Amino acid sequence: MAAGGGGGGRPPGSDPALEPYVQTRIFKIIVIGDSNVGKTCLTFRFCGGTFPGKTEATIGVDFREKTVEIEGERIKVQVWDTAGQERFRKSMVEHYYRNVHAVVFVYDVTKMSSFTNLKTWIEECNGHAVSPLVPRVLVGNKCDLKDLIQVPSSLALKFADAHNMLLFETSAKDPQESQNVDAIFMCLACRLKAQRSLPCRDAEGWPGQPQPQSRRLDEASGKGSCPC
Ligand SMILES: Nc1nc2c(ncn2[C@@H]2O[C@H](COP(=O)(O)OP(=O)(O)OP(=O)(O)O)[C@@H](O)[C@H]2O)c(=O)[nH]1
Ligand SMILES: [Mg+2]
Repeated sequence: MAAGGGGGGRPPGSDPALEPYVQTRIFKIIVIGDSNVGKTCLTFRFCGGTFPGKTEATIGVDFREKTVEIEGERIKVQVWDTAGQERFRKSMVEHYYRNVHAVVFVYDVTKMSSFTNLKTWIEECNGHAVSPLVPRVLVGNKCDLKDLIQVPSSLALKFADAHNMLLFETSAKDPQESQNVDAIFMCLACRLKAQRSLPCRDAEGWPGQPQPQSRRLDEASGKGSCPC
């Protein structure tokens, strides 16, 4: 499995003559959470490979995308970087959740209120009839600020377990963490690909697959690798 920034080769063994007829699947992944937790920086890191020098509060939504290759299939990951500030998001909320394939909830490990507010974000998501089969993950960002951490990993893991989500603790800023940032989206893309390959689907077009147990990705459990 390899990630690419929009280019990349074709699946081994595929016929170049047929290439124009092979449709690239698009997975819509929304990134949700309080303002200032680093949603824009995380999506920038995944799609662009860098940490933006300066960001401004997102207004409405910013779209970013990256084409990745999973088991020989090219998949377009369409990332919706949403606004955390109520005044910049209220007219857009319906659009965020429409036909969403996966949800990334982000909090700032140095700000407890961004963690306690997660329940409101989850309620909003549930209130928009997002199927429980749509994969959701939890991301604690700004782990580079080690001396300022307010949200212990144990607390976050408990919350993730209670909500049947995987937990990723990352830093959009630290280049050494970039693989872990990639793992958030690659993990979701792998799960979506696996779900959607199954022949048996439920009424919403999603297979009736149970969600895996929550798990924290760190050195011990294979940081940066896809756990699916
Ligand atoms: N130290 C550190 N700072 C970060 C990190 N990620 C983001 N920041 C900083 O946090 C601030 C907010 O980042 P954004 O990505 O704009 O936050 P946002 O969640 O998109 O905010 P809204 O668009 O208002 O919802 C900026 O000053 C970033 O430089 C990180 O991993 N570590
Ligand atoms: Mg933003």
